[in-house]
Amino acid sequence: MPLLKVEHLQKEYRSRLSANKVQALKDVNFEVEPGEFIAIMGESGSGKSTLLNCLATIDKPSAGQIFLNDKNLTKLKDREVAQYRRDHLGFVFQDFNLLNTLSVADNIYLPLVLAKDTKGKEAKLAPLAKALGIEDLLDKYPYELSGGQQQRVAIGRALITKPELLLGDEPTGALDSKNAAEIMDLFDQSNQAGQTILMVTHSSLTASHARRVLFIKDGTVFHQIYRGEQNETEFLLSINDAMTNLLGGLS
Ligand SMILES: Nc1ncnc2c1ncn2[C@@H]1O[C@H](COP(=O)(O)OP(=O)(O)OP(=O)(O)O)[C@@H](O)[C@H]1O
Repeated sequence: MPLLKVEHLQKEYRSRLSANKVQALKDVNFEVEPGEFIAIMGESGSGKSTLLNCLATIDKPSAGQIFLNDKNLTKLKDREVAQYRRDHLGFVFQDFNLLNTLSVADNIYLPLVLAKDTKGKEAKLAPLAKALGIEDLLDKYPYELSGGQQQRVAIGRALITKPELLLGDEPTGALDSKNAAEIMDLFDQSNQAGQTILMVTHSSLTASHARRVLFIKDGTVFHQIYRGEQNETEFLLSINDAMTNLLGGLS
């Protein structure tokens, strides 16, 4: 059974000041199996963030359905949405979104605090901090850390609740190539440990870590490629070829 099922998803934005409508998502359909690692690519304005925000229950689709483990996210009541998001989804954003007034450990504990589930939090943090290589940073504050370190903390915060789905919006977008590579290694490790991941990225190098790439154009998924037996370098070339042929060049 798929973990995530997106059916005929549409999102229309209406401008308040004019009669203009933007059909950001037209008819998006795809499924994600448990344990998959998927990258979503497409030109600027193609609808990637809109899709991610709908999956994240931050934005409400205009039509269509999203099922996570057979729960229809588009039918959640307003008061259920925040709790559902907290309990089932993890997020990693381009700009880390850490709270500078909280220590690294407290930033990571935040989803547990919000869920009133702090019992045994130290035992949850310890293996995660070790895997992320941030054991020595737990008492520091985000503003004392480098970008790559901050993103590690953000990944810790996203994973502490063991979410069914990890959503990334340009998770390497603010990082130099060395830090980006290290962050993608962590995504790889986490995926190998069973975590399902869906991330939006402009970078074909970042996308080459995924097992499948969905290409979106004009608000619809119009092509996908699987990594199969290719190594990362071979898959990178396949992604670049697909972008050149399908999107009219690299974005
Ligand atoms: N809140 C909004 N109100 C009106 N139009 C919007 C809104 N958000 C997005 N759009 C429009 O919807 C379309 C898709 O935008 P979206 O941000 O999803 O694209 P994207 O692929 O993520 O782009 P980028 O790579 O530049 O982030 C664009 O035409 C955009 O202008």
